[in-house]
Amino acid sequence: MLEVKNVHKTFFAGTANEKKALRGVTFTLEDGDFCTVIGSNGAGKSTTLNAIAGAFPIDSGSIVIDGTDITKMPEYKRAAFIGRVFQDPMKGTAAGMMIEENLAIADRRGTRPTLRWSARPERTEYFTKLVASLGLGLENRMTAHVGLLSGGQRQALTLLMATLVRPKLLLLDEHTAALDPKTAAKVLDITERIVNEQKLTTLMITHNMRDALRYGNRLIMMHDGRPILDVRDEEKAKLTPVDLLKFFEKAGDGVSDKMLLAS
Ligand SMILES: Nc1ncnc2c1ncn2[C@@H]1O[C@H](COP(=O)(O)OP(=O)(O)OP(=O)(O)O)[C@@H](O)[C@H]1O
Repeated sequence: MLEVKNVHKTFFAGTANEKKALRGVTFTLEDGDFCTVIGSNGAGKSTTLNAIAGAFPIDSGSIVIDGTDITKMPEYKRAAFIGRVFQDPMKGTAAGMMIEENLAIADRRGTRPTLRWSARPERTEYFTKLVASLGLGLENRMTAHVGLLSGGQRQALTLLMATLVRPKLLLLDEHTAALDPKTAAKVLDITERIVNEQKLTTLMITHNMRDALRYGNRLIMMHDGRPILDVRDEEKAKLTPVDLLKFFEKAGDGVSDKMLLAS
């Protein structure tokens, strides 16, 4: 489904600030794989997701989705079939617009852009049902401006928007990191439900080792610009936080307090 082959990316090449962020990233996701991505600061996790989303041209390597080589495809075209949720709850939604307006815009993903949003009654009804399924009581606030919602509510809504038109690939870049632990757990459970229901192929970056082990059927650990561990199914299910710590130690990586506390 997703084939990332030998991707290299150096920022500020040839200058004093040169940074080799990706040094030959290779991995494959099967249809419906839910893969958590873990690694220390600067390991290249976000850069990998950004490369897949087309945020910048890569130096070499290739990215193929569903048999189509998208390596040179511009970001806006990839956005038609890649859903993304970022760490910052302010990023995925339009604060000055209503919940139902935000959903109506997301409903148009992949179609010709237009300034009008249609309030087709059957869609509005469907959006209300979807929002109710979040279990956050937002179904009674469909005409409220999104800027009034809490961070957790906004992330849950962003998830709905990213998956309203089923994406071929869902990219989650630490989308619960800015939330308090209880809200983060709730948004992760919502994430798992949406991913399982729609059988979405998903890459989810997390700094939380327990979450990396708990969610999904795949786990990739990155170090110094490339994957150093890639496990699936039973092999993943057998892993413990202690095993992950050993891999970090073997790689010579420091483990942040945040990771240790979460293990
Ligand atoms: N746009 C950019 N311009 C310059 N350097 C960048 C850019 N994006 C990332 N880098 C650098 O590339 C390296 C990898 O960064 P990346 O954000 O992918 O790491 P990460 O594994 O996601 O880390 P973290 O857990 O801290 O978010 C870092 O040294 C970072 O400073």
